Amino acid sequence: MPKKISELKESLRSEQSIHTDFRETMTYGEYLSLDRILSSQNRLSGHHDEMLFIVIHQVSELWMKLLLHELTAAIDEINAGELQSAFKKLARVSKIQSQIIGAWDVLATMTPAEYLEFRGSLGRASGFQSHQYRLIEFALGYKSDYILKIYEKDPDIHRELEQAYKAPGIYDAAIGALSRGGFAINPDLLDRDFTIIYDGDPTVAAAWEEVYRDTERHWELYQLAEKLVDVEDWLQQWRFRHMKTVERIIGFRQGTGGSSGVAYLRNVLDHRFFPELWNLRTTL
Ligand code: HEM
Ligand SMILES: N[C@@H](CC(=O)c1ccccc1NC=O)C(=O)O
Repeated sequence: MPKKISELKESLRSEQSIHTDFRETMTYGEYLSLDRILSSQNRLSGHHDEMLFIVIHQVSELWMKLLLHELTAAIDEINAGELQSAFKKLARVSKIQSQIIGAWDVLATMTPAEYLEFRGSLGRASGFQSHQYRLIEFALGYKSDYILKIYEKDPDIHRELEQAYKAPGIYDAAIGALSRGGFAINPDLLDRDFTIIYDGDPTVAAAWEEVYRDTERHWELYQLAEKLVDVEDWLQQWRFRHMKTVERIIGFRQGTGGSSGVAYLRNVLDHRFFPELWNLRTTL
């Protein structure tokens, strides 16, 4: 039976008062769930430096969580034509990227001997399995199909990754913005299979060149392009620092995830997210 308005109002009032009471007594630690965060550094080896190793990964994953929050919102805003709000979010993304990169300086204080003392405890676990890192790559348009297989046994993560795998990335959104801005963009690009890695199109190259030649006329698209270059530049710097730190700590050993190690990481550096924005540096 439907409730009377007076009953509904009463239950709402008591609910609100529960919330008000909670807010009055809530502590710093409760608000931030510090009990859970600060009891999650479970060293398997008990080695002193394993604490460093765990904390560096955890802070990196937390930054990645915020980065994804900002990046996915920026993609929605580009699609909605709200470029100024997207710029603010993308500027924050780059600041976050510089923080994640700063973590390498702390990790590099660990010597090869120290790492090798507890590396065995890590088993076959590897950063290769970081699903948030893959969500970032997907949002930036780098879709590698073998990634989804890793998560076949974890339906929630698999679903989230599959959605991001099929969705247009930030460069697709930018190509849409070029088209809405009056540039003659190949229509096949606007409604394509977004699981296929974008590898360049002459109509997009011509549009960006025009944007960079007459920046005053295309000021917003020019700013969008430079924000994208910032994000790619920082991501490549992260990849580079990762590769060099790995070489510094484990040399050319194979990775725990089964890859060749440094050679694999060096190879990934060759991939470009926004090819035309880099090519025009030469052709302009
Ligand atoms: C001592 C420190 C580290 C070493 C020796 C190391 C080593 C490696 C190696 C060898 C790989 C290749 C995959 C494999 O075979 O395992 C890899 C991949 C990866 N690592 Fe690390 N790593 C370290 C720290 C980190 C940190 C701090 C992060 C931050 C979250 C991280 C994130 C990743 C990611 C995302 C990949 C996948 C890269 C890709 O496929 O492009 N790693 N790591
Ligand atoms: N792939 C690394 C192991 C490793 O770095 C790792 C292991 C468990 C959890 C996160 C890790 N970090 C990045 O790959 C290695 O081969 O030593």
